[in-house]
Amino acid sequence: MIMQGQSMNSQDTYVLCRAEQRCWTVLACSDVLGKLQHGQDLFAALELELPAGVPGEADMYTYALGGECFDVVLRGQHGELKRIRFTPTVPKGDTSFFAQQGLREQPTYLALVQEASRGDVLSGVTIIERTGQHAGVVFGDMLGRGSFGTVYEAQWQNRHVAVKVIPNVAEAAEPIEAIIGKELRHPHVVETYSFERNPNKRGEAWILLEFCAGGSLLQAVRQGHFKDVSREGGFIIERVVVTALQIAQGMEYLHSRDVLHSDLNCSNVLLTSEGSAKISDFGLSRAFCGQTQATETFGTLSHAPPELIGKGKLSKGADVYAFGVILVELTRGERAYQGMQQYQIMYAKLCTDMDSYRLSFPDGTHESLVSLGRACMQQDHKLRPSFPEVVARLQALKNTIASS
Ligand SMILES: Nc1ncnc2c1ncn2[C@@H]1O[C@H](COP(=O)(O)OP(=O)(O)OP(=O)(O)O)[C@@H](O)[C@H]1O
Repeated sequence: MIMQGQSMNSQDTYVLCRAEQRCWTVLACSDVLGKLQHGQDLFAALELELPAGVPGEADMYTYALGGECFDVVLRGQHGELKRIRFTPTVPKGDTSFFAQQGLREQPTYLALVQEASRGDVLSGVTIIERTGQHAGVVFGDMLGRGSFGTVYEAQWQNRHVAVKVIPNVAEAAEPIEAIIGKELRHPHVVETYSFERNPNKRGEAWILLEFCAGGSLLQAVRQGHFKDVSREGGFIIERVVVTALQIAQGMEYLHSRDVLHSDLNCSNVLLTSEGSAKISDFGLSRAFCGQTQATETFGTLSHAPPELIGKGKLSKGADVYAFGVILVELTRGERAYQGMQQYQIMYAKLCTDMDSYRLSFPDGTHESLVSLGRACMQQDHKLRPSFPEVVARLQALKNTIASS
């Protein structure tokens, strides 16, 4: 157990660290590389900053091995013990990595680690926060990885938040900050609380978001949330219309604030614990393309309209098209163009005379929903409805269903 006043060199030093979704137990610490035993599955370099008065030397090193390097804060029964720069990706048995990383000296302390079960508490040292001191963010479990980074559950200012950790934000920072600066708030849009740069890791940025406990709409679709199990190929129209209306209302708001989503699809719609839909990741893919103009290089192919694929043209109509694809996915209970190759999807979108390739609704779908979906997915973007029109049509359909 690490306690204040105890040397870090002892062989019975135990610390539980949590890195992403894994737990790591430090089995032993050693002050020289030669003492390492390489029988363990994993080991990591630790650099320890010893508390004042503790015998031994401690220097502060800054290095990243394998790209992933972060600080952890150890807390014992008597409060914070120390901060550790933790590097979980040292190659097994390879002691040349320090030189390869351009380090002038070897770290003072090394530790053997092996995976432990989540929640293990060893010798009264519970712990761990991942780089958690900056901006008062206390990191929890990893929720998943997306195209732009890794998302963690976290606590921030007494709020339950999600933190999107972007390893290399580069030029995307400016457009992201511009969107955040608009202070967008709507019941069907995920609120962005803050944008922070990690002072301990160059280029890394964190986007602090409202936490949505219900997972993504894609997960709900795959889990059959909209399916009517009593009918082959059937779906629950009330659920589809309610969710579609919420998405359309969120999009109406974003467009009214001149924010294009550019990558609207079911994985970018999140659900609250009550199942209410919230739009997420708006403007992000565009920010990462470093574009103020339209470009064909972002978005999700299945949800991209023909003019974006063909001419790289982006507009509010492109988001409306993506919404039409979502309507198909909600009613069919699966991803659009499931099982098709990218070139087949492009062909289906660009060939106006190939009706058999078109996305279609299940037989028996309410005519108003079919006509709305088709209108949204018109080839000519100028003929597509705007989101205020989509909202009005869905509201009317909702009322019709409720009264029938
Ligand atoms: N605000 C949030 N609240 C709760 N979970 C979230 C939040 N934002 C993202 N997640 C979850 O974190 C994971 C990664 O999300 P992320 O947005 O980075 O990628 P994605 O949308 O799944 O994929 P892509 O970035 O390719 O569109 C997903 O499982 C997502 O549901």
